[in-house]
Amino acid sequence: MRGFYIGRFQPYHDGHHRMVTEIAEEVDELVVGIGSAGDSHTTRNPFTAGERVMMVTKALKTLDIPTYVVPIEDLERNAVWVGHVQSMTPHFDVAYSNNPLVVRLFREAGVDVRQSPMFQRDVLEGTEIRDRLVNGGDWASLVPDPVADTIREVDGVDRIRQVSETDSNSN
Ligand SMILES: Nc1ncnc2c1ncn2[C@@H]1O[C@H](COP(=O)(O)OP(=O)(O)OP(=O)(O)O)[C@@H](O)[C@H]1O
Ligand SMILES: NC(=O)c1ccc[n+]([C@@H]2O[C@H](COP(=O)(O)O)[C@@H](O)[C@H]2O)c1
Repeated sequence: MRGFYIGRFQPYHDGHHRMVTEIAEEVDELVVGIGSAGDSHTTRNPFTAGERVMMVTKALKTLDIPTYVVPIEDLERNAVWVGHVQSMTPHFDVAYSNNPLVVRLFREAGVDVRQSPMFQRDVLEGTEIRDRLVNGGDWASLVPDPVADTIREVDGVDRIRQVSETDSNSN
């Protein structure tokens, strides 16, 4: 059985990783979709699809099942989004998400969906981690080590601080 898990992963953090680790116990293969692939260089979406592919691919190395990391751009029309996703990914049998819109769209399209509990949501949230990146808090302890390495490699701290100064969408 092949599973599918999508997120913006801005950045991929320990909450995502805990969810992925649990999914890996239920499926034989996992496809991870990098959502909003066309967005980058804003406070809410600082990292490019390519940078997020690096973060996720390196973090998934600890799993012992085959994984595929696929960037997926947004579409204007929610009603055809599931078909768009399916056209970009290997076939999957079950989708995992805690995003209510994503859950609804997959279920309406007849795809089996599973949800998971939120882990330490007070800190394991992209918005909180981006806030710490901008304001100099401890962000690195909330992401897998290869993600912290990637953020440093692409000069991500400087980037998010710079875009946050000019970006009207402030989180
Ligand atoms: N701490 C967590 N535990 C379990 N699932 C999570 C956690 N954080 C996010 N998720 C789920 O992972 C998927 C991808 O989430 P996403 O990339 O939007 O992260 P986020 O932390 O919610 O970020 P943001 O604050 O930028 O919206 C969604 O289904 C989301 O509900
Ligand atoms: N119409 C669309 O393009 C559409 C619909 C639903 C979800 N999505 C994307 O799926 C991803 C869902 O991830 P999150 O759970 O991280 O929000 C996001 O990138 C979101 O933009 C896109």
